[in-house]
Amino acid sequence: MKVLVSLNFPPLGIEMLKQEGLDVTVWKNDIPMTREELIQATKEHDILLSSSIYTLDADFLEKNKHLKLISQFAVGYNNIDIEKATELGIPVTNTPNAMTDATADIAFALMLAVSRKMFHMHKTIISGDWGHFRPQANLGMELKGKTVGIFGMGRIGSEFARRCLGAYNMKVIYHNRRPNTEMEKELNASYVSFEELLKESDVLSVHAGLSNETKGLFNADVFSKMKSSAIFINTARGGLHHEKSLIEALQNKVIWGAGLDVTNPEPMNKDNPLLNMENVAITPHIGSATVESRNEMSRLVALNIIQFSRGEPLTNLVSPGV
Ligand SMILES: NC(=O)c1ccc[n+]([C@@H]2O[C@H](COP(=O)([O-])OP(=O)(O)OC[C@H]3O[C@@H](n4cnc5c(N)ncnc54)[C@H](O)[C@@H]3O)[C@@H](O)[C@H]2O)c1
Ligand SMILES: O=C(O)[C@H](O)CO
Repeated sequence: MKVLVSLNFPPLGIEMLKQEGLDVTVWKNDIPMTREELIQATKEHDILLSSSIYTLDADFLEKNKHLKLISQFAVGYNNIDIEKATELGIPVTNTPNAMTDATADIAFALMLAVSRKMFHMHKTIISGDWGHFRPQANLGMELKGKTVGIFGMGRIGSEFARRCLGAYNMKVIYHNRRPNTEMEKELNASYVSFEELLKESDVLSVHAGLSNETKGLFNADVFSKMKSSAIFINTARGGLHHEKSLIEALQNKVIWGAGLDVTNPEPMNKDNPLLNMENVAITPHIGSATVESRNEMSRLVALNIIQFSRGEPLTNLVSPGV
């Protein structure tokens, strides 16, 4: 079987595929393929090792309906039209757990950075303005004992909540599709309604995947129900928050600050007002960017392909209808 590795992925998984005797083509460029390049290259392969930066919509899948498997190098797969893939009989797999710690760390780092205006202070120093000790300037807020609200208490949400409890003894509340009794026991976390999550959270961190249900969920109405002292953190997908509403909520002090590892679009326009706000910290979708995480993603993405080529059950199948 011929496998197209569509980005310059870490070698571990690519070696696994070669050792398995699969015919592997690697896109060795750090700049992704254009859509047309991806469509054309995929035509000559049976399996696509894909990434969340590529849009595998109905049109792409129709043009490549011969595909036997899409093995996605990510836990999120909102870039793939799963319904269409299922209709065409193309199984899709992902790489859960590989980046749970790394992404929870980024959410935690953003929370801390926002609470102490760290990115802004860094920019101020670089601009040559060290300033002097001013008793009433640059004041942040402390996190100890505050309430953290988790939207999406899955793998990453739980790991982030563990950090909040362990480091700052924060009270954990959460809203999820269904109660997570394990986390309730371990973290003394309380399941609350979405409205209560908005009302009670000092820090609200988003960890649910992007879907029709969650797209644009964090809009002006939602921000207006949060505390004016609240920090909003999103490390899930930029599409979960409505960007204009977030900008206005921050400008009008409807909420206090925001930390984002994901934006909509990515990359952001460099004139985006969020980039010049004091109480905002932004990183360019680096949740999974650690050596450990990327190696494990590489191993898993290859394992999914190897399981498929051997005719074994797919541990990480996300299109169960196939
Ligand atoms: N920034 C990054 O680099 C990065 C890295 C990894 C994952 N992510 C994102 O994080 C997301 C979560 O990853 P995970 O491994 O924790 O997934 P997960 O499936 O373990 O957790 C997601 C949780 O959200 C809940 N959820 C989904 N839709 C909901 C809704 N409408 N209302 C309430 N709860 C809802 C689910 O029940 C689940 O508990 C991924 O889908 C991906 O988009 C981002
Ligand atoms: O979903 C994921 O795993 C990350 O966002 C990387 O795409």
